[in-house]
Amino acid sequence: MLDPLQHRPDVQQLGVTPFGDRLAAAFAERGHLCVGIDPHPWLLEAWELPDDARGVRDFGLRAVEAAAGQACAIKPQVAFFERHGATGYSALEAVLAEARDAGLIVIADAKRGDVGSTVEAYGRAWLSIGSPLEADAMTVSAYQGAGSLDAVRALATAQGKGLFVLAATSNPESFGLQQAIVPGTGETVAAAIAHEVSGWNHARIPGSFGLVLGATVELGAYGIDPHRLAGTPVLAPGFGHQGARFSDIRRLFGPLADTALVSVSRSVLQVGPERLAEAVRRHSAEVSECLA
Ligand SMILES: O=C(O)c1cc(=O)[nH]c(=O)n1[C@@H]1O[C@H](COP(=O)(O)O)[C@@H](O)[C@H]1O
Repeated sequence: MLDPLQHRPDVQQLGVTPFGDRLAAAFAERGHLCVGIDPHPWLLEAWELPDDARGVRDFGLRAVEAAAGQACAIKPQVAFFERHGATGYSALEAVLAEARDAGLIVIADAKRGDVGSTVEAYGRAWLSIGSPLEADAMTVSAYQGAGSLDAVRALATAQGKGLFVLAATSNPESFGLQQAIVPGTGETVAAAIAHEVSGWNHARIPGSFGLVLGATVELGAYGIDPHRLAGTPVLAPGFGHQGARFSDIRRLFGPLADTALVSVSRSVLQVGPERLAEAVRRHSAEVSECLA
């Protein structure tokens, strides 16, 4: 297959540090916890914040403050900001900038997917250096075919950014679709995506192209062998509120646990702003113990 990078003169090589290298350094410095920033209306109320753009901004900034220096990454769920229109986006810009200044790995949970040229435009929004919404990585969907991500992959490489591609997601409604067999391959949809994305890393450990693998699922049910994917970054939601436990990380992910971002949103955010920093510290220590 053509390497999309070599055929895109408009995608400049900027001499940036690859996302995978920055992720490895962050794992070594601060462990594997990823704090999701999901300002649900009920959480805003519990935090005594208004359900408007100012509320989600303050919520996000306080979450960043609590995560700084203690968590590996933060993952704002952009839907909760988008709800508030242009002012919500402005709030998200402030949260992203603050988190990047704090040295956190920032993952925009935007779950974008479309025809290739459109996904590339999403990439320009979230992954371009200097963009108002600049993050270190974003979540994307390969539902329109893994090839639809070629251009955004080239863009991410050039900008030193990463992608997390949905493979085996944590929500039960997805199981049938993601366990369906791709004709002519014998592989499940999830396994086919996982193997394709893992190959994009050309054996770099960790690479810059990761997978979303829910902690609520058994990878064996998808025909996914974690040993075959070792070194691929994993975004693993489903802990806490959705029922998965940190003590199961190794059992669930085997060698992939070493490159996993263990993501929690509601279960840590619900302690409230005053106790959040302490809760992040505790969660982070617990994750490290489970990975030791
Ligand atoms: O990409 C994600 O982060 C994601 C993928 C998935 O399979 N399941 C999943 O829950 N998520 C996101 O992870 C977060 C989970 O939140 P909690 O269940 O509160 O920890 C939400 O922002 C979801 O949108």
